[in-house]
Amino acid sequence: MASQSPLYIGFDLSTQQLKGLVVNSDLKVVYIAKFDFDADSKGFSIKKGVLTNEAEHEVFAPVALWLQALDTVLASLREQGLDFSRVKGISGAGQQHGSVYWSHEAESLLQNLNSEKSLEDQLESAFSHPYSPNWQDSSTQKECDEFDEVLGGPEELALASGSKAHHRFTGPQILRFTRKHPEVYERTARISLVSSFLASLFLGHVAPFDISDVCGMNLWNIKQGAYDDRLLQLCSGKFGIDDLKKKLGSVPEDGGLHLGSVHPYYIKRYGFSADCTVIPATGDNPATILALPLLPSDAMVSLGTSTTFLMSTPSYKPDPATHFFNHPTTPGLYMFMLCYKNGGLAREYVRDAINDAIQETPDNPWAHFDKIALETPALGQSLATDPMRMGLFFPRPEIVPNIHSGQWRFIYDPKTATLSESTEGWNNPHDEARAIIESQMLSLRLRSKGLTQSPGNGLPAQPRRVYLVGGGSKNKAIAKIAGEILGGVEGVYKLDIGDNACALGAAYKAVWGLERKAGETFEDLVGKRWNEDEFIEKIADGYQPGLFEKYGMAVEGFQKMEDKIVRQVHAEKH
Ligand SMILES: Nc1ncnc2c1ncn2[C@@H]1O[C@H](COP(=O)(O)OP(=O)(O)O)[C@@H](O)[C@H]1O
Ligand SMILES: O=C(CO)[C@@H](O)[C@H](O)COP(=O)(O)O
Repeated sequence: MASQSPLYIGFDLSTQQLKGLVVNSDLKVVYIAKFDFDADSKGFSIKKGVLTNEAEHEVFAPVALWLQALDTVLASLREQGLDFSRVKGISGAGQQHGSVYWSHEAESLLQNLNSEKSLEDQLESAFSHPYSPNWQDSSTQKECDEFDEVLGGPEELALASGSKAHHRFTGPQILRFTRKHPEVYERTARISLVSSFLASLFLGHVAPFDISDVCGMNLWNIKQGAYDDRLLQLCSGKFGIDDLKKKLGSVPEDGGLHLGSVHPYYIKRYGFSADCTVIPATGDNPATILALPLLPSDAMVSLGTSTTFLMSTPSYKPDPATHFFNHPTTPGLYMFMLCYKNGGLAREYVRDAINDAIQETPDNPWAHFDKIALETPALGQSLATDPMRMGLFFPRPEIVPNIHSGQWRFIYDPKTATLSESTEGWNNPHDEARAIIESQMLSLRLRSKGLTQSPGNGLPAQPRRVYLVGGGSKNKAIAKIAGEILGGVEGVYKLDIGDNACALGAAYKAVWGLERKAGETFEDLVGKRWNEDEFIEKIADGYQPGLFEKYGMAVEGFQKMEDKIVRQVHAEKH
């Protein structure tokens, strides 16, 4: 009976909101609910979902905020008419690297959840620490230096764990925690990632880490498929490795594992069925690559708070400049990622400066930004003989490259390969609309060129398709410029569900976990049910001969510019 056909929920607990998205077995979206942390929460003095301690470069989020969000999203789905008894599987996606510190009371509080009370009202003492360090945190330089050294250098750490040490990665964050809050660390029974925290709430006990998201900790040895004891030893500080192993718990290999049934709290409060199964929640970026049957020749660009560039690949080629993770569902595949802290918020700064200069914020606050970005010639060159204008726009300290916040503007002459720092010819803030998009896309092209191949017919190496997801994927001006720079022989696409790709990927993971036949891969199952005409839309051209090659020359200037800025910044420090 159609009314009894199964449904699956995917949650996306990202930086600025929690989303819940419900799909049926045909992968069609039937309900969506959203809780925007800044706009919808009560009692938290957060901005863009987080709190900051500038003095120590700390960025963190109150865990109770997420509890409030979860009950509200479930209530909203119920109000929309969702019959929770049809929901057969739940999975989720969490902003990556964030850690949640559970107290010794947590297991008992989770097991005994009372459906008469909200999660927020009854889980306060389940946490030894009320905050979760956020991926935008950059307080751990000292700890990163130690992680980079412990195996012999950043290359060795990248080879073992998929990434060199990064401020936001959970291992360096935990090490700093043992030093800054030693007594709280001692009172901590378990540590979750945001993804496993989400699964824990549904299970009613602390869930294991997910096989992909665990790679965002600098603790997991990807080729060995196990924690690396040398990294755990360092991370545990003065408290010892055995204690840390207990806090972290085991990591099941199967991304579709049945972790258990949903806790009675959800059955009584929302009407879930007792046979609804919880599937491991993964990171928001790994979940994003599950939103469609992604081919190794495709690229995804997630334009969320962070900008991330994602590919699914069978080759493991770790490098200190990039990230490799286990694929969330398919052993033998990896996820390649680049992650920029200065993504959506940096573009918003330029947008707001333009609206301020024009003294008008239209109903669509991006309208002026988009129009100006499209009217500005590529690289600011009115004539082919003009120098190229390019810059870096980092209102926050950046990950790629690892430098402090700042703005730098350059002009580059590709004929002579000369570069000079100059604001000459720049009309700010207007010229920055195109320049910031170009800057972000040139950086992606520079760093992903080793993974792209020629599509044949003598064409230059580039992706087959570029898929845009995340909040910024609504923006056609960004899509057009992305296609000009990144190429994509078949073009630039967005998912029909727009900025909900990550929750969608989580929901598809639940479908696969529950409906797969023995040995059926995620790609097989989703590939068979995928309805290309309905689920994606081409929004811009990709490869454009001439323009692609022009941007190829700009990439060379961009690399020189970045090297110069990094050298300058390092010289200032010493
Ligand atoms: N029309 C638009 N054009 C460009 N950017 C947009 C547009 N709409 C939303 N955004 C950006 O999307 C970002 C939020 O993206 P989203 O993927 O929902 O966030 P999260 O990081 O919480 O997953 C905002 O910071 C905003 O800058
Ligand atoms: O740190 C990373 C990835 O390494 C970020 O991508 C976070 O996972 C947060 O993502 P969004 O909230 O921007 O989706």
